[in-house]
Amino acid sequence: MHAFNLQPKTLSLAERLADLAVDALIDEADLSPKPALVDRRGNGAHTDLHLGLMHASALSLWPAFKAMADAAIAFGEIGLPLREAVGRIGREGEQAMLDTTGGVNTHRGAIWALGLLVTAAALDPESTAASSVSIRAARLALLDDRYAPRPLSHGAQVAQRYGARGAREEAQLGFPAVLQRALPQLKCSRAAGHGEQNARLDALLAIMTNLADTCVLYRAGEQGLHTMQLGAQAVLDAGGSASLAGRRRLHELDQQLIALNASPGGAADLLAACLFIDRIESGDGLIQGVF
Ligand SMILES: CC(C)(COP(=O)(O)OP(=O)(O)OC[C@H]1O[C@@H](n2cnc3c(N)ncnc32)[C@H](O[C@H]2O[C@H](COP(=O)(O)OP(=O)(O)OP(=O)(O)O)[C@@H](O)[C@H]2O)[C@@H]1O)[C@@H](O)C(=O)NCCC(=O)NCCS
Ligand SMILES: Nc1ncnc2[nH]cnc12
Repeated sequence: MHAFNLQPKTLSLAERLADLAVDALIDEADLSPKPALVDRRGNGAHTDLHLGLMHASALSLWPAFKAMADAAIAFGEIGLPLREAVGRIGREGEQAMLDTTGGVNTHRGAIWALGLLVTAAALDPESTAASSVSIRAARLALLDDRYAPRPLSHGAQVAQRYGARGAREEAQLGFPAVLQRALPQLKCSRAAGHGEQNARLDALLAIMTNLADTCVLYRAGEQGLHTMQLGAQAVLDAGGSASLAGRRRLHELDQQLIALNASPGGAADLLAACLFIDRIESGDGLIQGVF
């Protein structure tokens, strides 16, 4: 008799996608040093978040991601029935997150972005190019979920105040921050031999150079957003996070954003989306599903 079953377990496509989505969230949380975000060093600009909570939140979302992938397989096509099923599962996922964190919003934007991408990947697991998956996700995001509540969220408030394009529009446009900025930067920094952690930090910075992060806007207004965008560009211009000059700029940016209480939570979610797409695009076991 064995204490553990050491036979390789064959995972379903939906289980594999849920694993990859949760892995992406945990990799994002662990990546350090991220400016003003929760990481292995500390809580950044947050008083109500810490790394253990981010991990627990990520793990609580596994059933929702699996259910979204299962829904995609069951419906088999992009349309209102799938959009509304995924919306319902997303809201249940948000509730599971809030139950786990004691009411703290850790991953609302990530549920949205990764949920759409998991669904899009499950719809056609043989078509995993970043552009194909993001277009399918965008087509889903463009459909109007009749059952979605329309609360005056932080994102909705800053959209009114500053005319900012938030998480919904980012998805409806096919995740330009990921496809046009993060993925190219990730590949470029890897190709330059900067190391995986620095390449991921550079990808996050590339997102921050341009994103209208509604989390930053809500907490620190336009001054916070400009500080984030210009500071991230300065790190990349100085040679990125693998260089000494870039690291100094990154440290300055961290201090400036914390002083402004500006947390780039939306950029962090999009880095997780980038890591997820990077994995499925590289064919990381999506079809065979064995680990
Ligand atoms: C369509 C929704 C995304 C709702 O969007 P909306 O803008 O109305 O709602 P928000 O509640 O503001 O959530 C959007 C979150 O998305 C992240 N984000 C911000 N800017 C961008 C951007 N430009 N592009 C992409 N993503 C972006 C961000 O998430 C992170 O920040 C969270 C913390 O933010 P906040 O709540 O403001 O918290 P704090 O400032 O810390 O609050 P206090 O401490 O001050 O109180 C953190 O969780 C990160 O995840 C935005 O918060 C979508 O959510 C929706 O409609 N959901 C319904 C269910 C559904 O249909 N799901 C579909 C399933 S796929
Ligand atoms: N690492 C992080 N820190 C703070 N907010 C976040 N939202 C998503 N990831 C985050």
